[in-house]
Parts: sequence; structure tokens; C-alpha cells
Amino acid sequence: MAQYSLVSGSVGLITLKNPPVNALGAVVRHGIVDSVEKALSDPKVKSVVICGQNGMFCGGADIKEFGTDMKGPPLIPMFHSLEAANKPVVAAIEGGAFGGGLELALGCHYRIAHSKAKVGLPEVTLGLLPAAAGSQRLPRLIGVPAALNLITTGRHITAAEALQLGLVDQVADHNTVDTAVKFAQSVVGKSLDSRRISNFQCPPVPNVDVLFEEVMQKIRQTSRGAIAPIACVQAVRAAATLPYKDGLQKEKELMATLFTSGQARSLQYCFFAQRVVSRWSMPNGASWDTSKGRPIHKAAVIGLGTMGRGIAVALAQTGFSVVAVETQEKQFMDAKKAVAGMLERGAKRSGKVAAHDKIIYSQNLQAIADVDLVIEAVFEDMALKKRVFRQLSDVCKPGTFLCTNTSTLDIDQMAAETRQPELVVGMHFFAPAHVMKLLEVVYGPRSSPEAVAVAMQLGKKMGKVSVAVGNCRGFVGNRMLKPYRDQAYFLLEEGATPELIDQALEEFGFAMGAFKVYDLSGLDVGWKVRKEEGLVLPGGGSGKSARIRQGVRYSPLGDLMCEEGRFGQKTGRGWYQYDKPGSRDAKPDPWVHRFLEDYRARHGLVARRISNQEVLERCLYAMINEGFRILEDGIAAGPEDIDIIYVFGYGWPRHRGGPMFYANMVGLPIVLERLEHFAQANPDVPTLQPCNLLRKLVASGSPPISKWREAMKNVHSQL
Ligand SMILES: CC(C)(COP(=O)(O)OP(=O)(O)OC[C@H]1O[C@@H](n2cnc3c(N)ncnc32)[C@H](O)[C@@H]1OP(=O)(O)O)[C@@H](O)C(=O)NCCC(=O)NCCSC(=O)C[C@@H](O)CCCCCCCCCCCCC(=O)O
Repeated sequence: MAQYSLVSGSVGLITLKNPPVNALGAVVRHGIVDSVEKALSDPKVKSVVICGQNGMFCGGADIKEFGTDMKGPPLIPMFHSLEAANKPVVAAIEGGAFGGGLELALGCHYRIAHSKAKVGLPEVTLGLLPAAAGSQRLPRLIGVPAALNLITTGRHITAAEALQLGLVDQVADHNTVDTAVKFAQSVVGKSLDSRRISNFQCPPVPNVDVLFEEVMQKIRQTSRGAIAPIACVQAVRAAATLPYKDGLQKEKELMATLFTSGQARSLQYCFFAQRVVSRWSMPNGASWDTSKGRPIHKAAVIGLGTMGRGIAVALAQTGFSVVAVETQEKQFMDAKKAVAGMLERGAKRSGKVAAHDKIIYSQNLQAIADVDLVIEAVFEDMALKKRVFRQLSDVCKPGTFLCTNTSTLDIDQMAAETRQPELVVGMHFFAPAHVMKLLEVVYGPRSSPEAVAVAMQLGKKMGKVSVAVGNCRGFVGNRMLKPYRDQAYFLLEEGATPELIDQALEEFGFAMGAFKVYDLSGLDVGWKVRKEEGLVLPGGGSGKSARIRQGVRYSPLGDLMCEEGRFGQKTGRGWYQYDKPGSRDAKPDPWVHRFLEDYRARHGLVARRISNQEVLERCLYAMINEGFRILEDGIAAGPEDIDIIYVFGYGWPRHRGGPMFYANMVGLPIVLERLEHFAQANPDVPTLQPCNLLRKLVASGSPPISKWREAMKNVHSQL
């Protein structure tokens, strides 16, 4: 609702009330219309202030209303009647004004923001554009380049930046509503013509065509197939080149296309999924609302390789005291230098002081005796990790949480080496750990809810999107990656090239195709793991067993590349060629094409034409099938957990919502039918066999993804 009151004898105060963010749902919209009418018709009222309750102006249109029949007054005429009012209307912005919330403020004659408030037009992140005249008013107020930047990125800006841009008129340090009321009284009687933004001409831009062409080109390159940023540019262009009324018409047309698009549905799903995963639960019933963590003041990082360095930096930048331990002399010296550099660069970017004093370096494990939490980041070697956990258990004070940054290994085996296995959890960061947003928090069968709560809270403090998952090989992310990568290799054997596969995946929206990722992360990493698993045979093996390991289809292509010393970017040669070692500019390599032809000839394989569609179906459906197995095994609590892991950690295009949402969009019966087809053609690839949960969901009428958790409960009880 919106509450109306008369304050200071002459100011009509309209307070938006719709917790938690005062979104502009139908009831609020009705409330605003009624309140404005009251204020404008009351001769005692000389000016109007609009604010939001509980220190929050307005989070924008009610996203939960989208996809419903959306009754109630529309926003655009409401904002026009505010702007046309003959009494000054002032927006008092506390907390934030986002999307429709900022558009409401732009319909007012003046805007006053609290110094801690943030404002923005984040519609693009929901697959939309600011379609309550925001795309037309903002460029008229702050100019085309600044408006383009805000609207196409959706970034939230501070009150100080908003003031500098001319987006707000005044910044208040104390009571914003009181300030706005006084301000509203002070401007009574002043002409309002110059305050009605829709009457403004956009400030002229030299070479307007060139500017828009450049922006459009940049966005096409970076948007990876997302349509909303392009529509945003088109809308701002309309503001820059057309009269307000025509620009508004263009905004409406563009919004009509976006509003019902699959991309908008996917992005809005991601918005809510990100919030769903923070409400974690474990199969034993423990959950975020019943489990309390403990405060962490001092942490330690063990092992200062790439991951350990990033984790230490992330902790220090969050404000934790960190003991960074590395026992090898050379690595220790290199790490100190590297971490200092990372902190300096971080400080330069953020404008804060570099957190050097937060880190104590040591080569001695005894230095961590008094820490509250340890993150182990030594090599991925179970024997080594077990030894470290035994030592940690001896050295640390009782009650210290012991976390491992392993990306695949069994948490439970490490916990078994300690005196308090309930305090052991995985904290799987993604490289570079001080940059990447995702954190998989992995609980083993003995991890306590308290330990999970601590890791989740720590992740949140560090600005990570944390997802709690169960213990299995590769957890969620890397477990699903394996069948995807297997299919990419099998497609090479059958006639594809790395370029063909990568192009299909990049056109789908991945930042990088599977083979470019291999080259980036190093082919030798997986080779080492496969060797430890006994999968690698010299020369790739021979005879019938060459392409079968442990009873299932196996491609030795990655092993053979490593035997040739082709480890990817670091050696300047991998699935692509590079100008020099370390270079990132991947070029197709005729050597790789000959290598693949020789390989096929040796194995009697006849290359066939492989379509982009087949690449996508085989790689993605194999991955999705594993996702359903993960749900079936109770490793992830719901499809949202999987999707958020993929969007934040694996470059899955957000506008496609994550692999499980994508399956929901494609249609579960289609995914099942294609998997059945591929499984029949590849009986030696068990990961293509559709899993029971998928079959049961299809048999139960393919409920929408919002109903999967419910359906999973029923299915689990039948499995
Ligand atoms: C505001 C935040 C920054 C606050 O962050 P914080 O961390 O404090 O809190 P949370 O993020 O955890 O949120 C708390 C809680 O609130 C829920 N929530 C937040 N925002 C909204 C919202 N806008 N609507 C509904 N619910 C919201 C959130 O989900 C949490 O609850 P949960 O239960 O899930 O835990 C932060 O929340 C934030 O960033 N929010 C989103 C801000 C945003 O993106 N706003 C823009 C919204 S879109 C918009 O405003 C569109 C307008 O420009 C235009 C609208 C015009 C509509 C016209 C439609 C016509 C369509 C034409 C089609 C014609 C088709 C045809 O022809 O038929």
C-alpha cells in the first residue's frame, strides 16, 4: 500500500509500504494514485514528498507480478501525472531506488538521496529495459553517454555519483525525509517547467551515430546473445533522436518483445534462484534458519599456490586477519610477492587501502594455533591432504573449523583424519579465488550444521554466492562437467574440430568453448588426475581397449595431446595454437586437424558432418542428465543450486538460466527423448542413459521447475 499523511501543515507525504523493498505491486500503485489525488486536490497541501518505509525507497516493479495478468494502474500514466502536477513533488530516496523505483523518482520534480543510498536501472539484468519511461527520461536528464552506461550495465551507483551526474539534486547525511520535507517547502511557488524531464531535449552528442555504432558493436561482442542490452541501446537511441512521445512508443515496442522472451524468464529465474540458494538445507533437515554459525575473527590458509593466494587475498580484503602458510621456500617467497601485488591492484580498483597488514606469512604450521578457521589449499593429492588434516587437528585449538578447497576429493576421508570431523567442510573456491563469485560449500556425512552455517556466512561476507552441496566426486560443478567434456572429446573422434565445438558452445552463450577452457586451465591438470585414476595408457593404448577404460567409452585424445607436450596456453600449443607461451589469442591449428585425422584413421573411425545442434544436445543434455542424478542422489537440494553454480562458476550464460532451467525451457520430454536416442547409439556411455528422476518427472507430466522440489520428494519416496 501507500500511506498518505499531511506533515508540517502543508506537505503531503506519501510513504510506500510493501516490505521488504516496497516494490510497485498493484496495491502500491493504487495507493500512489489515490494519495497523489488527495494531495493535489487538498488546498492545504502546497508540495508533496514521496518516500519508502523502513529506510528503503523502492526496489522497482514487483517482479513476482510479471507473468501474471498484472491488474492495477500502469506506471507510465502515474508518473506522467506526478510530473504534470502543479505542486512540487520531491522523491526522498533512502536505501535504494531501482528500476521502476528510480523511474518513479524521475517522474518527480526533485530527488534527494541519503548519502548511503544507491540508485540504478537494473532492468537489463532481468532481461528487460526501463520501460516506465526510464529509458527516455534518464538520457534527457544526465546525457546520453552516462545514461547508456547505467542502462546497459544495470549497475547500482552511489548517491555521490548520482549527484555528480545530476541524477539527484541533493544528498542528505541524516534524516532524508525531514530534509526532503524542508526542501519541498522551500521550492513552493517556483516554476516547475524546468523540472519536468520529459520536456527536456537530450543534451546534444557530437557524432551520435558513431557513438551508438561503437556501443552497439561492443555490446554485441560482450552480450553473448543476450537481447536486452541491445534493446536498451535502441531505446536510448530513440531518446537521443526522437521526440519524447515517439521515444516512449519505441520503448513500449521494445519492452513488448523482451517482456515475454525466454531470456527475461531465465534472468528473472536466476534473480530468485540466487536468493533461494542462500536458504540452504541438508538432507538431515538442518537448514539456514535453524543452524547458527560462530563468529570468525582470524583465519589461516595452508598452501600458497594459485588458489591459496587468491583465498588469502579475498579473506584479507574482507577484513579478516589471515595467517598464510607455505612450507616450501621458493613457493613461499614467490607467494609473498604475488599476494602483495594482488592486494595493491585490488586497492587501486576499489580505492581502498591495500590490506597488507591483515596477512601474516609463515612457513611453520604452529603459527595457526589460535585461528578460528583454516582453509587448506595444498595440491589435489589425497595422501597429502590427509597428512595436512592430521597436522591441523593436532596444531589448532579445539573448535577450529577445518575447511578444504579441494575441487573433487572426498571430504569425509579428510574429516576422518581429525579429532573433530564435525568441524570439517569443503570450501571450493573458483580461480581466481579473489575474483570469482562462486563458492561451493561441501558438507560430508559428518559435517555439523554449525560448520556449514559458518562456511556459508563466511562466503557471504566475502561477497561470494555460496551454495551448500553434498559430498561426492566433483561435488556439483565438476561432476556435471565430466560428461559434458567426455561428449566434446567423443565428438572430436566422430569428425568435429575443436573450433566447431567451441563455436557452437560460444554461440549458445558460453564465454568460452570446452577446448578453449582446456587450453586456458592446462591440459596437464586433467592428465595428472587420469593417471592417478589408472586411466592413461602410453600412446593412448591399442587394439579394442584403446577407447574403452574400466568398461566404458573413453577418449585418449587429451592424453595423446599431453604426450606431445601440448598443455595449452602455457606451452603456446594446445587444442589451438598461440603466438607464444602464455598468449591468449587462440588460432585454429592445422597440426591438430592432422592429428585428429591420423587418430581417426588409426582407430578406423570415419569422420561425419556434425551439426551445432548435435554438439549442443550431446554436451548439454549429458550434463543435464548428470544434474538430475545429482538431484536424485540428494547432493543438491534443488535445481536452483545447480543453476546458480553453473551461472556463477562455469560461464553458463545467465540469459539461459542455468542447465536445469534450460532443460525446463526445452521441455523435459524432449530432453528425455534425445538422451534415449543418444544412449541407444552409445551403449558404452552410461552418462547418456536417462536417469530415473528425469523419467519420473516426465511420467508425472513434466511439472515446471518451480514445482520440482515438491515432485522430487514424491519421486524420492518411490525410487
Ligand atoms: C533492492 C535490492 C537491492 C535489495 O537487496 P537486499 O540484498 O537488501 O535484499 P534481497 O535482494 O535479498 O531482496 C529481499 C527480498 O525482496 C525481494 N525483491 C527484491 N526486489 C524485488 C522486486 N523488484 N520485486 C519483487 N520482489 C523483490 C527478493 O526476491 C527477496 O525476497 P525473497 O523472498 O526472494 O528472498 C535487491 O533486492 C534488488 O536488486 N532487487 C531488484 C531490483 C530490480 O531489479 N528492480 C527492477 C525491477 S523491473 C522494473 O522495475 C521494470 C520497470 O522498469 C518497468 C515496468 C513496466 C512494466 C510494464 C509491463 C508491460 C509489459 C508490456 C508487455 C506487453 C506484452 C503484450 O503486448 O501483451
